[in-house]
Amino acid sequence: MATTPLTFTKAQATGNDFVMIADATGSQKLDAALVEKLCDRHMGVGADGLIRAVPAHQDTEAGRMLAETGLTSSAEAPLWFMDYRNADGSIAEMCGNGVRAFAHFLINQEAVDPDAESIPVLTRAGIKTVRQVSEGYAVGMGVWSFIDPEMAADSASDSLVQTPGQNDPRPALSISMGNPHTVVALPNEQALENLDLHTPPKVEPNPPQGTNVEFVVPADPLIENGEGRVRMRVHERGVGETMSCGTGACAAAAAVRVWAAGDGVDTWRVAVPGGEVTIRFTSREDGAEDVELAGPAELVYTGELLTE
Ligand SMILES: N[C@@H](CCC[C@H](N)C(=O)O)C(=O)O
Repeated sequence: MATTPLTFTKAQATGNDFVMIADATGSQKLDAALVEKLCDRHMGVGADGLIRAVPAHQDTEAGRMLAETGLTSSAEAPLWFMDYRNADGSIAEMCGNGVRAFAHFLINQEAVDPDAESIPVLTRAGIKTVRQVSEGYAVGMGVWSFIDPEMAADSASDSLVQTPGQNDPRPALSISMGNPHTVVALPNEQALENLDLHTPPKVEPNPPQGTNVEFVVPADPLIENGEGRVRMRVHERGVGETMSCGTGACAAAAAVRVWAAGDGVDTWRVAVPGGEVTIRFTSREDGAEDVELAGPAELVYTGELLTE
């Protein structure tokens, strides 16, 4: 049977890894089974997620979202859509590590001006703007919010997570970064290391859309040189345990900030198994807080897939 080679690039950002596919004409069909196969570490390339880069005017879903933003995309000046899929083939709204890898990929593909001050990226969670910085890329992630709109600004928890290996469920806080997160604090680093994340943690009440679950341990001291520090492990919706999660790190820093009433501390370093990312908060006049995520991104190799 004839095969059609499909060029891909493997990328990683603090160990969160992705299969990247450039689709300049919007002709690449992706279904959940193909994504799952490509992300399978034995049967395919292996990755936590797959990202298709397509100009917004070449894609029906992106075109609809574009109309809401008031921005334009054309052959001369394309606005690139990050079509993000989890390893199990499910669709996610946003990926913080992925969007840094995406910007790096677009520059490498000469799809955007490498000297541009910033690169706008259309995602299912709106437009994100990526800048090149000394540590790699910094992304304007927009504002964080409580998933439960009834939550007060100083609320400590809204759910319980049965932490694997611990007897009692622990209180958790659900935070949206465009995609859903449930953040749980653990008492010490040993408890973080002992976690068995081979199975998804149970969250009560069970979020109907699923959730990413972040386990965090504040550093001791929590604040050093004016910066907050936490360690984190994550069980990603649609994937399992990953070495990092950018949106998860933003949610974790926001939750720890709420718990520690650390409003004065705007910069947070989040250590994950695959490295470290930096989160910066900026207050808006209405009290909402914008989040910026900064960290590295790397293209590892390119290859050709032989799909039937
Ligand atoms: N690893 C990503 C998040 C990817 C999507 C997530 N699994 C979901 O389903 O929401 C990140 O770096 O943010």
